[in-house]
Amino acid sequence: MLRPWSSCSITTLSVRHVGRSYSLNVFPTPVFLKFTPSIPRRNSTHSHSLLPYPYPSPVHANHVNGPGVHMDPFRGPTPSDAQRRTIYALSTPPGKGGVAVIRVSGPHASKVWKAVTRSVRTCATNKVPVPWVAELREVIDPVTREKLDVGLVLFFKGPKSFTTEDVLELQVHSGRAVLSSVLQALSKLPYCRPAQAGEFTRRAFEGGRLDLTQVEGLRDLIDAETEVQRRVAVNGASGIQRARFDALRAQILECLMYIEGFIDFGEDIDELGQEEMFEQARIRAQEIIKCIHLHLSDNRRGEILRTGIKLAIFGPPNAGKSSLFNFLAERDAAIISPIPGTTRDVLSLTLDIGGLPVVLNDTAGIRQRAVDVIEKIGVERAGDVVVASDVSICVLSLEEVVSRTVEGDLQIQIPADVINHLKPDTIFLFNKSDLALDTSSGDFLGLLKRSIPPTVPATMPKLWKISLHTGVGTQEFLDGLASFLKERYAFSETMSLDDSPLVTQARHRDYLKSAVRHLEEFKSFPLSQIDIAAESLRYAARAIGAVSGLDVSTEEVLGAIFSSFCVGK
Ligand SMILES: Nc1nc2c(ncn2[C@@H]2O[C@H](COP(=O)(O)OP(=O)(O)OP(=O)(O)O)[C@@H](O)[C@H]2O)c(=O)[nH]1
Repeated sequence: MLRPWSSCSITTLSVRHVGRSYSLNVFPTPVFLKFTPSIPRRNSTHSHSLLPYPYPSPVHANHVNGPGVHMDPFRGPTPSDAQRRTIYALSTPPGKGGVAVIRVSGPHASKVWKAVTRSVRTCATNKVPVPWVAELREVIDPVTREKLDVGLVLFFKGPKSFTTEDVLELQVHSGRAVLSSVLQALSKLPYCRPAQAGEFTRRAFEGGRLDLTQVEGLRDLIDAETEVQRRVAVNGASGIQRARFDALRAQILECLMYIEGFIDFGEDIDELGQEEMFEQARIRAQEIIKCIHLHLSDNRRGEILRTGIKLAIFGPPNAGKSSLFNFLAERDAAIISPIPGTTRDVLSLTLDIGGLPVVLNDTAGIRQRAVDVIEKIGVERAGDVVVASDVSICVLSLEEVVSRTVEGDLQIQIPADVINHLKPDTIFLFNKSDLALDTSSGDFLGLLKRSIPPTVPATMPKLWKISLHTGVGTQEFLDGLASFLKERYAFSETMSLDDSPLVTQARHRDYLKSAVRHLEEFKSFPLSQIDIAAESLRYAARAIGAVSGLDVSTEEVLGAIFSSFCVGK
């Protein structure tokens, strides 16, 4: 059924096919195609499909649009077999070891198998590889026929392989000479070339094996150094994160379907009823906005857990900052000396504290009167590090800052330069308790709070008293710091899926914000402009889809993601 939609330039086509209803809104301009990317345009170069019901899986795959030409619905044509070279790279770390894996992927992988491997028993090379069966074979030079090594050889027939192409894995001994001879042998094959960073994963993405959240998850899994990083990355790599984004997108599409149905049949309803129905859709959109805001207001938890919590150690010179840095690092990473102003630059290292990744920064002692220009720069850098940190620890020497008044009461005097760098949740570490007068009696926390001017936002200071020399109080501090971080970043050893962060990349955050903008836009349209309002919903769905890689066509975005991989992945 084709009928014109009176108030706008959309023609609505209602179709029933194999028991399913489709509402096809056709824009009479080529811009229409730009507006309607949310549904894969299967086997068609001029599709008008806006909203098939039920909504098809967003998992994209190459669709053959003619002999040898693969058409990705969102990225246009991908190279055919003839255009695509077979790539190879070492997939395990270089160096001495039991086994190294050299991976080959592309249309000529079976040719490579024939060229560089032969039977251990018969030395025959003219067999066809049996897919998914490990076979012990000689690895040879394709030109000289010299035996280079003996190893397990595995052939994966595409599309049942990581890249969805034919893949060959050569498991050889991991030694510098073996690896270089095998890689050199592969370079002699004219149909092969070395892989670029992330190229195997990129081919897996282009083949529809992985979406972008899985690609990012895979990269993070390889880079994961702590338990929490592994958990967050596994959610991404296994597709759990994508499913959560898909669920969000499905909610928007549901709202869009409601509006589409309304556009189709709404004219039979009186104006009051129409207003009421549109209001229902606005309420739905508001619920989705609320849900997205919940994810956006997570203090960048996912990004921080993924990249590491930036922890700054700051304070006056000679307080024991570098001593703390070394204590946490469990090695002599920084120079320690009794000379104030020893640390000049920012020192960084990555640590695991209670399963959480922490990027620890030691900084120059903050003082107004720096002895020279280099120390002055160091102090400026210290300030910048504190500002950019997620958590900051102010180290003070108890001996220096605590004294008694003439009345005999304890008093704390924090240097003014340091006070300027305090944040609402700064952690105070009072060091050198072995040298200081007894501070155990009385309300030390209350005393600390009173010593901070009311203009400074250190509303909830946490404090520990320790001696990095004698070790007194250090274990309590370590345990306390770990619990503080776990609580703050909502991490527990039994973290459930619902507790794990949805947004793990700045890219995800941008797309979610964009979806919110379009949903707000949708809500702002009056009933008379319902067709334009529907457009905003489509944009919102499109923004969420872009997180998984639907409709991400810019080489810039893809290049940035894949280039952060190592060669061989
Ligand atoms: N008695 C005592 N001395 C300590 C303690 N912690 C550190 N020190 C000493 O204090 C001096 C300064 O320590 P650092 O760790 O270099 O201090 P810092 O804050 O990094 O100093 P700057 O580099 O000047 O900013 C060194 O001689 C340390 O051995 C402690 O708990 N007790």
